[in-house]
Amino acid sequence: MLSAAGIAVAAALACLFFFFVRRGRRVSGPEPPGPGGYPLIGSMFHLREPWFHYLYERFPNCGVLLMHFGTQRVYVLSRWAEFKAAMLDNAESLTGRPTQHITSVLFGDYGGIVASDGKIWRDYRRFTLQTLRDLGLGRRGVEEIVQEEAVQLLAALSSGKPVDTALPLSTASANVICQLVFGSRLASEEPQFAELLEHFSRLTQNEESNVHNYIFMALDPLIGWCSPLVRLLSSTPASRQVVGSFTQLMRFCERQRVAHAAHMAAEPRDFIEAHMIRQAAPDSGVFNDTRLSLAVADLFIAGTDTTSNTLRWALLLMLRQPEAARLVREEIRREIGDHRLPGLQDRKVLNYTQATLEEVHRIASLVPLGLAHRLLDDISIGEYRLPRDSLVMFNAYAIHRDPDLFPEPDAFRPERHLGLDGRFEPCATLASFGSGRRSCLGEGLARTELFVFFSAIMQRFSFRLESSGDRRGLADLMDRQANFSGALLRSLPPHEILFEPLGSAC
Ligand code: HEM
Repeated sequence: MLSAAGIAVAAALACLFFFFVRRGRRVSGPEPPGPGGYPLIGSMFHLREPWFHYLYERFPNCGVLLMHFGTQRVYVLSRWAEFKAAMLDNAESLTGRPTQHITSVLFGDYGGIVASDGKIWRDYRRFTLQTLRDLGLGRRGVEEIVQEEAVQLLAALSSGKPVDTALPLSTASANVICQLVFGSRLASEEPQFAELLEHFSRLTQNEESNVHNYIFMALDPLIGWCSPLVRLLSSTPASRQVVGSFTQLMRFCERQRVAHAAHMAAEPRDFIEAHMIRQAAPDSGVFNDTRLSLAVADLFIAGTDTTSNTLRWALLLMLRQPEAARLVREEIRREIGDHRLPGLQDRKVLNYTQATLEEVHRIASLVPLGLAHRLLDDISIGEYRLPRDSLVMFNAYAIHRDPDLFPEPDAFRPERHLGLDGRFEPCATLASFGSGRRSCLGEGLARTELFVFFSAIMQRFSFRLESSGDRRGLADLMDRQANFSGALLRSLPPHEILFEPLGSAC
């Protein structure tokens, strides 16, 4: 006679078997090419790091690739046509994200903006966009905040000593978000914030964080129903750091929420107050304290190191491309002079400067594989059928190096983004911010910061790379393995720059 425990184990094994069989089954019709993989384990051992680069080199001209994270199918869109066919022509089906049982098990709720989907994501995305607009996004309010930060940033860079740009640039972009979310410049004023900045960069720039993400994407559908297993998995070395960093950030947000509750105004002055007012309304729906912290954490993680690392790319690219740098400075001096800081109204006249930033986005391809989407329905891309619940990623790095879209793709050429009349023409095939319903929520803010910070630095300084202790040269910093790691962002290795004032300042 089988014992009850034996029956339970047999039933669990049968479930697992059918789960694997169902997930691993072939779909009808042709399958896209891909690196292959082992049953159950998937493609991990068939991929060479960094994946975006390996897939780009190994499968040129393939618009759709198939790999597996465990038993999870993962389609990678590597050409603009296929990327557009998915994100725009099948926009609604692409609004899912990989399941996130870990968030629920560890923090007591699903939520936030980046990792949620369905009603929570829809309500939070709408609320966040509306609140940021009410607080001045896209209007003068945010421009003033960004210009105030630009003044502080210029002061931090002009010490006369070589500066590791990572900290001042991420402090500046974190302060912009702090002003919108907390109503103050906490990144400079709160002593603990430097530690938080380290946690942000750990989450986006360490390979271990990405390994953790992939492991959870592979196993979450399988073990999500079993919270002890999720806890066990989250205590592995790769996960401990990620979970630890995220927990610190959540605690900081929670303390801010409590502090705000004591001094609420009738009209919301920042994101936290707007959220608390929304929460107190009779139809509070999905809005609660945990989700507030998750949403705030998302804004910081998504909005700090992305912007600051794009600026770090921009500065090194200016050192590598002295002629482009000369033209940017000449344009700024001609159109604005040096008596005031550049502002958003100057976008009308700083065409070459804007084209330069567009080319920086293309070359940097900062988030090379974007974020994973989960398919809510079966869809077709060309001859391929992509089944529901598969994951879809896009290879921005490969899209940006397609020679049909960008002849001589490795060359840095701002002129690609200028019309015949010399006006800036935004690149219609830029994948840096994603596309469709889940495209970057902060693109407008990021572009405002990048324009104001970059043009202010170019207006005020000439700069050069300081040879640091390990004497990294420019080519080493930009081309070698370090920024081709397996991390979420293509951030640059540490380096120092010496900024020297250019002529008179206001
Ligand atoms: C140069 C700077 C930035 C880059 C390159 C960038 C890039 C991206 C990318 C590639 C995605 C994923 C799109 C997808 O899933 O298909 C994304 C999503 C997101 N970004 Fe950004 N981002 C930047 C700045 C910002 C800023 C400043 C904020 C904050 C205000 C922000 C907030 C978000 C949020 C909340 C999402 C998730 C949107 C959703 O899932 O609905 N980002 N970003």
